[in-house]
Amino acid sequence: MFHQKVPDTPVEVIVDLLTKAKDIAAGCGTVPEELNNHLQKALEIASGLDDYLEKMTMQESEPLAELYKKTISHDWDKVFKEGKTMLRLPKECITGHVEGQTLKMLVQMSQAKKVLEIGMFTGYGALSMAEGLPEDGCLVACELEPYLKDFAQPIFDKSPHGRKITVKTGSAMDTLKELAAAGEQFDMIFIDADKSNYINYYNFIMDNTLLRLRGVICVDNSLFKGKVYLKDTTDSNGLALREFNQFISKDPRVEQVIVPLRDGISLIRRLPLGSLCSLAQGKITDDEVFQGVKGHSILDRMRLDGKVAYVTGGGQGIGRAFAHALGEAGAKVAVVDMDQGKAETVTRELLLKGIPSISITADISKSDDVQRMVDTVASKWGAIHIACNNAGINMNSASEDTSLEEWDRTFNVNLRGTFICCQAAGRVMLKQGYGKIINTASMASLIVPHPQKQLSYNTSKAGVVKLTQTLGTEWVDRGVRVNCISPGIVDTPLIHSEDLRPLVQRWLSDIPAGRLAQVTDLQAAVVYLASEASDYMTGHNLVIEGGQSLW
Ligand SMILES: C[S@@+](CC[C@H](N)C(=O)[O-])C[C@H]1O[C@@H](n2cnc3c(N)ncnc32)[C@H](O)[C@@H]1O
Repeated sequence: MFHQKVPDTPVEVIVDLLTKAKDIAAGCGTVPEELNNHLQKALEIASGLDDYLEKMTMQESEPLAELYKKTISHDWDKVFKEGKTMLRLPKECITGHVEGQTLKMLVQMSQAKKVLEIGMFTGYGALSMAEGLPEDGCLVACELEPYLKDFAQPIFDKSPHGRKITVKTGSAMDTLKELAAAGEQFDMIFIDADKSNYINYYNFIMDNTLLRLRGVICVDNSLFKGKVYLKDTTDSNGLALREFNQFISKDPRVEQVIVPLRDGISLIRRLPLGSLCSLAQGKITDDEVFQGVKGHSILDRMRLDGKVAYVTGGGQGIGRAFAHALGEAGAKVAVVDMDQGKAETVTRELLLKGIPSISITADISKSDDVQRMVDTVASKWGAIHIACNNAGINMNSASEDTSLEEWDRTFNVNLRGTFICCQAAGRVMLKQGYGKIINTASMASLIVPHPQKQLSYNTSKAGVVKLTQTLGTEWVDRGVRVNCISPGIVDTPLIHSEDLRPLVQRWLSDIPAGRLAQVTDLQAAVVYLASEASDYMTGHNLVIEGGQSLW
């Protein structure tokens, strides 16, 4: 499709100039055939680019297509003459399809949850970015013109993502000041308003920490039709962008690249802690608290990239949640369960999320099974860094009626089985000189949960704590930390059995937090204990019970 429009990007300027050159050449009989051919080819390459990018980029959503159509067909000159807008707004202001999808991808890839846009126009970029945000994400769009808010809102309202957008009308700088005063911080900021103010927006954002550490700033029009590098530029916006680019390229707080998409998009990333040493002057204490340990911030220190983990009882409940959490934090995860089907299902879930995973069927009360499990993981991935010994069983009976069979079965899995796992994984870890063992104990190791009767369970779990303390102190000087997690009453299908369901109300009155634990309440703890951030912790029983053991 051919639009008669003002050339607005370096490629459009090139197409315009080549078209003119070709026309001149055609009207001049002395131009060699070869030059005509080169001009033609150059024109085809340049003029085909934007169309090709359009076609090969994923389709825009219906609300975006509608917004684009409505913007392009609107008479912006008329509304300006009628005094409805303060500025004469060219329709070419709109970011459009390819840039919009690029912004959406950047939001997704940076996992941004809070986005700020400076210069919204009719909201095409805002809605594109909102589409890339998670359900609980939000986008604040600054726009000078109240007319544009009214223009965009009806289409935002048609999109399921429109509710994530809050438009703040008025001067963007005033809005930035308001956001900074409210302590707001953003993961991604898109600057696309008045060019002469780009540098002021940027400095305000950086000086007032509106951009979180490792957050990204995207800047539109950073090539400004090529004027940023053309020697004869006199255009004030071109000069403003040239000065802006120069400033950014020398700012030690960030790293940056200009992507030559449309009129150029600069991607500017606030550097991680470690690279700030050159800035640390004066009263700043330039130590690991400031820089992060080995340059890693606290959240990075909880990452498990490159680590190998297994989780027993990983086919359901707490174990499944542990497997997902360790995998999300970067570990490869072997899902171990007695039930092959359940282990395989969880493995499939992890693979779907891009987490390397295998399933292993094993009964942890059998030492041969446990040895096979450890050998399988070690031979598959060459190491075992994280052993999550979580499998356990619980049976209920009054103590005077507890059979030796029940006692033995419970102990065989909960304590003897956990010991077998600790020993087998521990031998590998001691050889490696590094390892993290995390056993699942229970709040029942501390208190006697009631009114249900569960002598064997309680005593076996108390044993798990002592096993953890003993190994945790015996092996720590050889790099192996052993800790355990004691969950309170966890809301799993087990609890909804006919026997236990009537007890839920009773339990709730014993829990200061006022609810049962969800398996997701335990996930951060396992990641912490598996990570280097907890290296000084060993033999510890980490109790997560909503305060129940304190009442
Ligand atoms: C290039 S357009 C933005 C395009 C938009 N990002 C999109 O996705 O289509 C620039 C916008 O910035 C707005 N603007 C200009 N100066 C401003 C200021 N000082 N404060 C807030 N907005 C401003 C203009 O009204 C205009 O709508």
